[in-house]
Amino acid sequence: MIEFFCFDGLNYSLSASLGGSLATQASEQKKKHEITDKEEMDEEAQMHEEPERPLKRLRLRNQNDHVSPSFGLGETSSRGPPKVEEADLPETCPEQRSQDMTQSPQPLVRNKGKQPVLPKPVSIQDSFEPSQPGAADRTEPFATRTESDLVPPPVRLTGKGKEPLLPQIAPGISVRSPHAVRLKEPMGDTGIVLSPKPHVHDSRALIKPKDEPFTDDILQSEVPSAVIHGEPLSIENSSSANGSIGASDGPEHIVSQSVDGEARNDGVLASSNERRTDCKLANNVDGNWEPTHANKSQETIMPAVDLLKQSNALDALGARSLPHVPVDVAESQIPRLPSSSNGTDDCTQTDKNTIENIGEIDEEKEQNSLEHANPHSLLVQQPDDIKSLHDANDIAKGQERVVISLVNEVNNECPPSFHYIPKNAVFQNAYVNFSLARIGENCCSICLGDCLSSSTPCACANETGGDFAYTLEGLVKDEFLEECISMNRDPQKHCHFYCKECPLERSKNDDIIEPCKGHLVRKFIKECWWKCGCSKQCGNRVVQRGISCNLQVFMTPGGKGWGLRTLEDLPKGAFVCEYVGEILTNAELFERVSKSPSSEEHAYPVLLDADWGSEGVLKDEEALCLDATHYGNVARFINHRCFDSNLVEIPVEVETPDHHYYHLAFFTSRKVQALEELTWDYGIDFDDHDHPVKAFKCRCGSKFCRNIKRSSSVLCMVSVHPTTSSIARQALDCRGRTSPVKVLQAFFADRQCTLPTGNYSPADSFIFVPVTTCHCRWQFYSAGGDLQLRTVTQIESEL
Ligand SMILES: C[S@@+](CC[C@H](N)C(=O)[O-])C[C@H]1O[C@@H](n2cnc3c(N)ncnc32)[C@H](O)[C@@H]1O
Repeated sequence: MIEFFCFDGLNYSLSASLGGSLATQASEQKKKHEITDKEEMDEEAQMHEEPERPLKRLRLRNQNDHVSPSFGLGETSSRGPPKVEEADLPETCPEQRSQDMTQSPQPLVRNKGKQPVLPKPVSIQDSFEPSQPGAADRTEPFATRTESDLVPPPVRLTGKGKEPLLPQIAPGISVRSPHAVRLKEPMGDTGIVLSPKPHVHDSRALIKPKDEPFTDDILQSEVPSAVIHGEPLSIENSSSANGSIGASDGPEHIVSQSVDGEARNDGVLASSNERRTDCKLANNVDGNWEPTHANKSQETIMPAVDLLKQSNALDALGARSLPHVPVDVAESQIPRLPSSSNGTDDCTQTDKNTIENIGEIDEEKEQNSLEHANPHSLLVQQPDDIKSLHDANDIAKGQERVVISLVNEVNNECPPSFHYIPKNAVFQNAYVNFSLARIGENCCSICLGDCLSSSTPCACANETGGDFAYTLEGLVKDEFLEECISMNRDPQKHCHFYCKECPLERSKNDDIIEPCKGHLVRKFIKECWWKCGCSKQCGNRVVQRGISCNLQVFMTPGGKGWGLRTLEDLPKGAFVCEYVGEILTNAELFERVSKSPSSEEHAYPVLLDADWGSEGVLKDEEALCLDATHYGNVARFINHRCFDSNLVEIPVEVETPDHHYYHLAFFTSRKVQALEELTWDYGIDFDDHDHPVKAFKCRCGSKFCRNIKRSSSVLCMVSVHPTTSSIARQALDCRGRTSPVKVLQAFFADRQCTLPTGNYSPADSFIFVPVTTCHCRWQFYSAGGDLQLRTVTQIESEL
């Protein structure tokens, strides 16, 4: 007999029968089964598809009273589902900077009269890399070379000869303490405080979550998210001389997109398997966008590429004749958006100047030409007449090396309105202008051929940490990758930098400038580039070559909106894509967000703070971020997944010596299968209510979801019978709450409710179990035998 109690939102009820006999039975048998339970749980865990379980001894920072391991909502870091016990943490960072270690972060009173800092003039000494006719891009990203000795490169903790940074393993202080206010002081040269901080806040991602019911996706295959790569050299007023991305930027490789799966002439292997399948397409053969496929099963969502290949859609599209521009030229530029572009409404209007400046194809012309080429029209016109024209066959409009299709078999939602740009573009004040003379500083100018084949690391490899980050197959080396993954998953184990006066806090325009919350000091990859002596086929050039795997934008079935998935199997460490967007100063971003009718529209900014520690006191125009809301590439579709995402972001320096601007590239953190969604841990601090960007309600489905306590609808409160299934015990483990009473108390406390008394026995084992299909109501039931997880509907129908 199953007794269950349904909760509708917060209107819950408990049955008096819930505790009684079950509770007693449970408590009596609990110890008896403790050991076997543990064994079963471990077995169960191994069966899960998650790449790996979090560290065994994880603990919520804000749950010190809980003995059992848990993951979760750390206060001190935006990351951090699983928190590592102190015993697991290094006492100090391997490399420390001996600076002011004692100074605690202090809020500063804003200097209202501060003068804005103007961008520095640009010095362009030479503009373009000599063209290399016939030099095709290095092809197969994951090709056939044999990886030789893997020498793990040391972690790069400092920039350019700077002293190593300090670890931040610190006891907390109240970041918001009003008592710590002091007047803003003139900054010295460094303005750096490297003391351990209490509040380790990974402010890299500026996305902020919000409460929302969460759908457990444990049973749903997870897809990794895309990556971002960039590559520019910023040249002010880069319009004519330096070329714009425009119509001339582009589809150099479009013709190389093999329809037959053979290696393309640019060296990128076309996807194999998946593309050959006779699959059902979300788009019709003509490539028309058909937003009428609601409620189809997920199984029907298949890549549309094959059919597109089989049809003449590509030809119609444009294998279309976009002008060719040498890649080198395109790579040399960071387009600058006009200052008139405020970013808040660009996506709803076609500003010709803007388009010209960023080298975007004039969409109006493009539409005409496409309609002419394909009478069935491959464009998506949003219903509200917003000028957002997306090509379902290739959302990148031929600007990437591969086509990126778009499908929706879930609902009628149209793709968001934005301009696709394959490379970062400067918005306004962001200072990303570098002279080529300076760019050459760290290049391996005396190298020849392929640097990776050299027995000694080149100058670029030395910048990376003494060794190449890539294998001969073009994958990020395992040790380097694992270090980057660890930084995301356990940021508190790694070094953080604390600004004396944080540009982030400064941007908030509050009267009181809060102390810096800390910036994770990340590992960089330095790729070879123009000024290097090596060839264009050098293996130390991966991100700058752009996307080479087959990706697809699709509507997720789990309420996360559009997502990105791979159409081919990807090995671990493979480059997926770069996060491309507008390069903004943080001040500009804050202003943009504040002017936006809904901050939720700005869900894509990423802070480029991976090496702020080596930059001294950052000026406003040097504190940069990327915003893909209005201008971006395919990475803007990568959804967030807490903790165990299959993508990891790595800062990649290509052309710039200054680390306040770099490319953010996504690599697979594990092997990813075709059709898996690609996900990335945004690093959201779901408890940061002070964030300018409105948070979303996380539906990542990870059992380590940091937003899980707010994702009430995916949780079920289940009584754990002694013989309950191991999945329930696993959930208990994840929550880190061994005491059933504490679980219940926490559950109701989270919802500003008090735990009803008398309805259960404190000795009973009630836990939360994520149930994928439980969306609207809570089920609360006990079972006389083995635990059975069912939806309310299922149970109701049985009764
Ligand atoms: C970078 S965009 C990803 C693409 C987006 N899904 C779309 O439809 O355009 C980030 C936004 O996607 C949604 N999103 C991403 N990850 C999510 C998650 N785990 N749960 C719920 N919503 C998510 C949020 O609205 C967020 O602001």
